[in-house]
Amino acid sequence: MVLYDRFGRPATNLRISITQDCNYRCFFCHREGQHFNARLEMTPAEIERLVRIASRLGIRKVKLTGGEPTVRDDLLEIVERIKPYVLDLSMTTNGSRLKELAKPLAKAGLDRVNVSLHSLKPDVYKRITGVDMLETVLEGIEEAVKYLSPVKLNMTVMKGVNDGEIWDMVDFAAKTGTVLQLIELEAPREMTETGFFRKYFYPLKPVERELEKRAVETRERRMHRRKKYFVPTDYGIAEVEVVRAMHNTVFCANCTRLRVTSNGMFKTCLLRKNDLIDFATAMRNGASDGELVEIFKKVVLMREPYWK
Ligand SMILES: Nc1nc2c(ncn2[C@@H]2O[C@H](COP(=O)(O)OP(=O)(O)OP(=O)(O)O)[C@@H](O)[C@H]2O)c(=O)[nH]1
Ligand code: SF4
Ligand code: SF4
Repeated sequence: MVLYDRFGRPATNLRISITQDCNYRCFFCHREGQHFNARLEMTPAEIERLVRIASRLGIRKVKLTGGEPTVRDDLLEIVERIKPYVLDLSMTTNGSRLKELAKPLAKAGLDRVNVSLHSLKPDVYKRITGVDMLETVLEGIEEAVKYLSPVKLNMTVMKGVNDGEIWDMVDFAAKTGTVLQLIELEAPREMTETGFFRKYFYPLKPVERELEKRAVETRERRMHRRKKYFVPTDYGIAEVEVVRAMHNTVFCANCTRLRVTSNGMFKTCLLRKNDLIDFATAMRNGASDGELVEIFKKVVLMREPYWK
């Protein structure tokens, strides 16, 4: 069984923020669209119940996000509890704890990982993230490649900050056997006129054109209809994906995602505000599985493409 929203989009993909906390201070952080203080995090048992119910309703893929998911001490327990319900279990992390966690995470049931890596230059990395941890993250990536597949590198491209490093990063992906995701800076509509956005927004369309020219093969993902390019480098073929959400109606028309905030509220879209539906409080107040199923169905019906 799969649930569809009013725009014919299946809801097969769940992103669960398991904490709002993070050990980094990236200056462009969008906090997964969670712009409020959420102290009461869901417990592993609550996350398991949520995923069990969602899996009965068609959710096949779950991504753990934050904040930074690895700051939670019970991360391995969370992974162990939810893997039995999903085909594809992944996590997005800043990579700071991957060196010690990659192997145990894989053993607990994590299939794959996305690691934020916005620069290969220590000073630029620090300028972006507020921390001096590039070496630790690179070691974490090396370890992750041994146990998890694929390992994706998330590079948010920003004008005047790291836009000169795109092709170095393509080489690095080929060299390390990782997949590079080039991500365009994102913001809700009302924020695109701010000085911040204008200063740092770097459009990826021209980069896509260049990738298209260099690629020996191009594919399209179902999710967001994202393009994937297979680009030859001195180190072999690099796999490069482009995440270009801004003003992209095709991206939103093919969005299969639902989000859950760290305190257990459903969120229908990354860029929307005021679209929260409380799930955790219902669980905590003794809601039956049937009642929780109804909440889930209501959330799916609320989904709407952001750019349309
Ligand atoms: N607008 C929008 N942006 C998204 C969405 N999903 C991911 N992004 C952007 O892509 C970045 C990287 O996302 P990840 O958490 O690594 O996950 P992903 O790449 O989308 O997922 P996989 O490729 O399946 O691993 C996020 O920080 C967002 O900026 C989405 O549904 N909507
Ligand atoms: S690592 Fe992620 S959650 Fe942490 S500050 Fe950076 S972008 Fe935000
Ligand atoms: S509808 Fe668009 S902006 Fe909203 S989460 Fe989906 S792809 Fe992102």
